[in-house]
Amino acid sequence: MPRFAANLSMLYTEWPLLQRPQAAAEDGFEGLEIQFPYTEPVAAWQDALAAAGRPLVLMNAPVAGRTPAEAAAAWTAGERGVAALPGREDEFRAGFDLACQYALALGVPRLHVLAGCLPPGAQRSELQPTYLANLRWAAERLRGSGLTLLIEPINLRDMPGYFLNRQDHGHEILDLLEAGGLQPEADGRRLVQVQMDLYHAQVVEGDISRKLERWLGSGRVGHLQIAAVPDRGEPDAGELHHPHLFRLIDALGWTGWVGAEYRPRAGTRAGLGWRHAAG
Ligand SMILES: O=C(O)[C@@H](O)C(=O)CO
Ligand SMILES: [Mg+2]
Repeated sequence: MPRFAANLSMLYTEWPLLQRPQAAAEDGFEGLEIQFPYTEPVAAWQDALAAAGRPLVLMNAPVAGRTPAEAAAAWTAGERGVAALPGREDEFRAGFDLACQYALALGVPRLHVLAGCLPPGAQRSELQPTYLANLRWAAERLRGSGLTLLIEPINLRDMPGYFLNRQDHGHEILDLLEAGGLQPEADGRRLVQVQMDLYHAQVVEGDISRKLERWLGSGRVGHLQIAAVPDRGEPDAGELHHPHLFRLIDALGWTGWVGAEYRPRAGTRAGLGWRHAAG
């Protein structure tokens, strides 16, 4: 069975944020992930993670803002990332450095950077140079740190206007970064990878088994995430048959994490039957 990481922004919302690591550990999750840790100081997270004894394997860089307070407020204010937004490069860099401080202090190896949404009337092709330049800057910033930067294709139903929607566009971005001179680490580890959220991938493109076969072997996927489609509830209903996908992920030799990033339909613990069935 894959190793599952509980997403602390969507699961365990019945608990205060800093108590969620312990709750997830009690339920047998081997790892944790979070979208935005910035409402709490680093030291409080260090204590909460140490008490739970589980690694935080993924977090997001701020979607906007330069300080923890601005980063904490940005999502609710409607921000969805600035990496592809011309004119916000300084803010991108400040937010990214803040994310690195958290990640390094908390031992988080993966940082997801959100691209942002197209301003009215803008075309993707107009934003792509900014996106590539910001990713290149951020990747070089990470060199030698052990951190990996992730980009995630996200569906347009949940995030209208979002810049990056398709898996092949994500991999094309990686091609362009490499063609532009971005080198891997000396040990061959890539500095930028794709976060493949099977929920978004099903909403946008479908054919998930073939997509997994195509992309997992590429060495360019840094993290997987799951949820039911279409309701983004527990992975035990809807269009995707997760027992099949878990077997396939194992058969393809995936040793990374699978993030449980869904909205529990009737309470986190009440909805963990899929997790117990998965072993
Ligand atoms: O799929 C998602 O929504 C997340 O992985 C994320 O980081 C942005 O909200
Ligand atoms: Mg996701």
